[in-house]
Amino acid sequence: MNDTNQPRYFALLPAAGVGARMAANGPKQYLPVGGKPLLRHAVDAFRASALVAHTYVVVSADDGQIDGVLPPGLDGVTVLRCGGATRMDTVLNGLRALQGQLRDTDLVMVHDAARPGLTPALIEKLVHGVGDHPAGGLLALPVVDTVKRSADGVSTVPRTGLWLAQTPQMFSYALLLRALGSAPDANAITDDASAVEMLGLSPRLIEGHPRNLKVTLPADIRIAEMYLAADA
Ligand SMILES: Nc1ccn([C@@H]2O[C@H](COP(=O)(O)OP(=O)(O)OP(=O)(O)O)[C@@H](O)[C@H]2O)c(=O)n1
Ligand SMILES: C[C@](O)(CO)[C@H](O)COP(=O)(O)O
Repeated sequence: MNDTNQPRYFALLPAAGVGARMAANGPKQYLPVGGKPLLRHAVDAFRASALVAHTYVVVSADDGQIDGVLPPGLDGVTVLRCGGATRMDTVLNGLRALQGQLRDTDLVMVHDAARPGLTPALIEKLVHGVGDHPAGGLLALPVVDTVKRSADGVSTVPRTGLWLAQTPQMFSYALLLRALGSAPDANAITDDASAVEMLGLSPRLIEGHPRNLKVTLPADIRIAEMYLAADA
């Protein structure tokens, strides 16, 4: 088997959000968390993984802070300035920018810039757990609480079979490009796997870890810092 038959793994980090729910004075990916900008933690996890060939970070065209966080020329990292209006648009724009550079069979791990607790061990767990499953897969956590639905009154939703999606979410380049490119509504698609599911495919769920939480609300910063401090 020659080199072209070996799977190649790439990371793609959407980092063009505004952090509305964080309500900070600027995009949350630049907030200091555990001693460095939020975005830098996930980038460093991919840089530290021997499996990952290269990491792409997608920011807004008018982002004025990224050079201070990921200096041009940083080993193993390329910044793409083509973020979109939604997370899905940002990922799709990034994938399209890589046309001609990535092969159809390359495996792309899409990871939120806002999840600082990722580790090389979790990356490895995802890669080995998904293996060569054609529909790819993602880290996720089984739901452990009782789930309520509030619509017309309150009811309890059986939690059997329910999982909370995390990232990274890993698919072949060709599949992810096709799935996101044909997805009907960018606002309705909150993760990459749902676009793949709309093609009738079932991505594999690999159990992640609570430390891989998404920093969404102000209180999440303290929780993320607790996990990061435990590593130090
Ligand atoms: N137009 C967008 C929206 C989101 N993201 C990225 O998608 C990830 C997960 O999204 P989320 O937590 O929703 O981030 P924000 O969109 O920034 O937050 P909010 O929804 O509270 O505005 C983040 O890394 C965020 O930067 C992106 O690249 N482009
Ligand atoms: C991709 C994601 O982090 C998986 O949980 C999530 O779907 C992002 O969605 P959000 O609605 O922007 O938090």
